[in-house]
Amino acid sequence: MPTLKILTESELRQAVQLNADAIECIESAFAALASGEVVMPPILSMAIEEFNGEVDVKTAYVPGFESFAIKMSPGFFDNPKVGLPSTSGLMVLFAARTGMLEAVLLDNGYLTDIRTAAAGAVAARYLARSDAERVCIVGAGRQSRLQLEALCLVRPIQSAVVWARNHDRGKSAALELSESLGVSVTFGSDLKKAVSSADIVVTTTPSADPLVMADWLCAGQHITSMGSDQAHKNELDPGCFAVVDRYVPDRRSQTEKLGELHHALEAGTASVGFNIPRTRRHCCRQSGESVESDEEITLCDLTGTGVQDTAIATFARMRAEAVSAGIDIEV
Ligand SMILES: NC(=O)C1=CN([C@@H]2O[C@H](COP(=O)(O)OP(=O)(O)OC[C@H]3O[C@@H](n4cnc5c(N)ncnc54)[C@H](OP(=O)(O)O)[C@@H]3O)[C@@H](O)[C@H]2O)C=CC1
Ligand SMILES: O=C([O-])C1=[NH+]CCC1
Repeated sequence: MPTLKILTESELRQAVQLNADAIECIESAFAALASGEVVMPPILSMAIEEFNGEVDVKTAYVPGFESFAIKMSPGFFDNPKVGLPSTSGLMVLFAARTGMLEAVLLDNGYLTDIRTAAAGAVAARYLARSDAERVCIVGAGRQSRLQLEALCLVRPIQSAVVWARNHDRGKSAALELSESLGVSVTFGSDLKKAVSSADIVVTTTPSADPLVMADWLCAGQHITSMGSDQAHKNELDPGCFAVVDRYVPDRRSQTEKLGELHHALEAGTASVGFNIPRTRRHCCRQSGESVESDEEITLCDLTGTGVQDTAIATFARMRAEAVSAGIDIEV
């Protein structure tokens, strides 16, 4: 009889944390996707507008991996008003060779949170200046906290400003992060000032209206936009595309429809087939997506990929099995 492994959120939290190992796992997922060999269908997404909700189903098969994940990931952004987190869900692992069900990861969105923050760290590792130390975080929810924590793992972060439309929540996030990360984190009500003084800007909201304006951006900045992962979400003024020197999508076919690129295409600040020249200001290394000039403005558009979900789910299962976590049932 086939055996099914069941892992709970607390077991998965013990198995996987936001650290160098998780970042390496997600960096490998980016590399696998870039190899062109990953099978990753478009995201299946269902909007439940009445309740400010969406459900995203993501998956990918990675050659060489014994298993693939299918993730069911709700995002209901009014949930915090009733004391629930915005994102939740689970991941399921299947055998790549036979398609047989192997494991159910009842993570309540935890693994998505970690893999998304790790993706922000990978973006900064390759696209932010090596001496980047000042951060602006736009938003004060779950990802705002994790994105800053992730940046601290890859850059010598000294200070951060959290901007939030709700000042009390922004102040709480800043206080919490100051205490947990040991860097100076303050709340800033002036977003223009916070963006203009930062080396790295991360946008982490489901806003449908641009929050960051093109004329606030400065030479040498890196921007990661990770909140806008649906067609209606839009955190950056589409004019930003006219000033950035390097644009990196997590998957272009997704960002064209769901990310910031989508809005730039509609506004005409980017065109179909658009490619920011690698040498707009200075010559950048051909082999990788790393930044070589301290003057470049770089933009990473993260919409979240199924390959990241397969990577983090297989990693979590492997870590959990190493300590005999979870229960096995015959099915
Ligand atoms: N790219 C990817 O791979 C992933 C993307 N996401 C996306 O990231 C975003 C944030 O997720 P998460 O942190 O879990 O969500 P949370 O609900 O925990 O936090 C959202 C934050 O955004 C703020 N916000 C909401 N609407 C607006 C608005 N119109 N203008 C300004 N601020 C706003 C909220 O403020 P307030 O408290 O006032 O409501 C809150 O501070 C979502 O869009 C989600 O879909 C999430 C996971 C993966
Ligand atoms: O899978 C995902 O990336 C998300 N699901 C809900 C919000 C974001």
